[in-house]
Amino acid sequence: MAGKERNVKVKIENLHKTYPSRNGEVTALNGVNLDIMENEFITVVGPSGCGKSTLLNIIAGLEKPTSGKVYCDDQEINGTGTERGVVFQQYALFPWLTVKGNVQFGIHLQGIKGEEADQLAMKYIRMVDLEDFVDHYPKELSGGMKQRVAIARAYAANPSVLLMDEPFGALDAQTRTQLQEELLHTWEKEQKTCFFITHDVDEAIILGQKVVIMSARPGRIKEVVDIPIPYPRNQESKISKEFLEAKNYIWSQVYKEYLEVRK
Ligand SMILES: Nc1ncnc2c1ncn2[C@@H]1O[C@H](COP(=O)(O)OP(=O)(O)OP(=O)(O)O)[C@@H](O)[C@H]1O
Repeated sequence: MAGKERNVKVKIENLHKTYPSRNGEVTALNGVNLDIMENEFITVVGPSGCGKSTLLNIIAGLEKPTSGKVYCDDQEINGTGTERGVVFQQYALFPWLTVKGNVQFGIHLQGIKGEEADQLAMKYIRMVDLEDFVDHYPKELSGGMKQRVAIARAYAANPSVLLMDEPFGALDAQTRTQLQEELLHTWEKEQKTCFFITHDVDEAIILGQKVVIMSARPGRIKEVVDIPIPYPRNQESKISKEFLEAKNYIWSQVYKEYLEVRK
């Protein structure tokens, strides 16, 4: 929890990423350095196209950097790995598996089978409040429920780092608020290192111990802002003095970057 001494979990060193494009090269990341501490919840905001997803995909091992390195537990990242779980905006569930089957998938990958796998799956299904839907298929669920399954599946695979790319971006405001609370409670209970991308400054502040503000393309880290809102946090934390101060400050910084994009 906040204040406890921690080790660096993910180290990002001088990361550059360029993509080929029709008009030459696009520089998506231009010298990104960041230490993500063990069990820390980091949220990332910045204007569209500033390289947030590129950064997450490189940490996930789904993309390779053009130069620079990323380490997880001092090991250089060269590809995907079970210690890093990813949740995307689109739920990416297996349509042929039930809720329980989807959640068990990551448990089976760890070599856990039978009754133990069953009990673990139920623990994570309860965590996201879906115990009445264990035998339902994804097509029978709402968007919010599907995203709950995706989160339960990611947790059940027991990664030590959870990478989330706008996981609530496609949800209505009420479901989004509910899932923020669930994610907060889950993280408070079962801490993991979380790296969470969002366009929503309020969401970044309520979830994050630190908010990383990225600058307009080519992406760099403009500033890392500590969020001193005490735990346990809930929606009422959004009217606290700490929240409102952070919101004014972060929003003004992000807005400057939006203006850069529009120049
Ligand atoms: N596979 C690719 N090929 C070419 N260009 C790419 C590729 N992926 C990303 N880019 C470019 O790299 C830049 C950063 O993209 P990225 O998706 O990382 O930004 P983002 O901050 O996540 O954007 P958004 O907030 O809109 O999702 C953009 O200019 C994008 O067009």
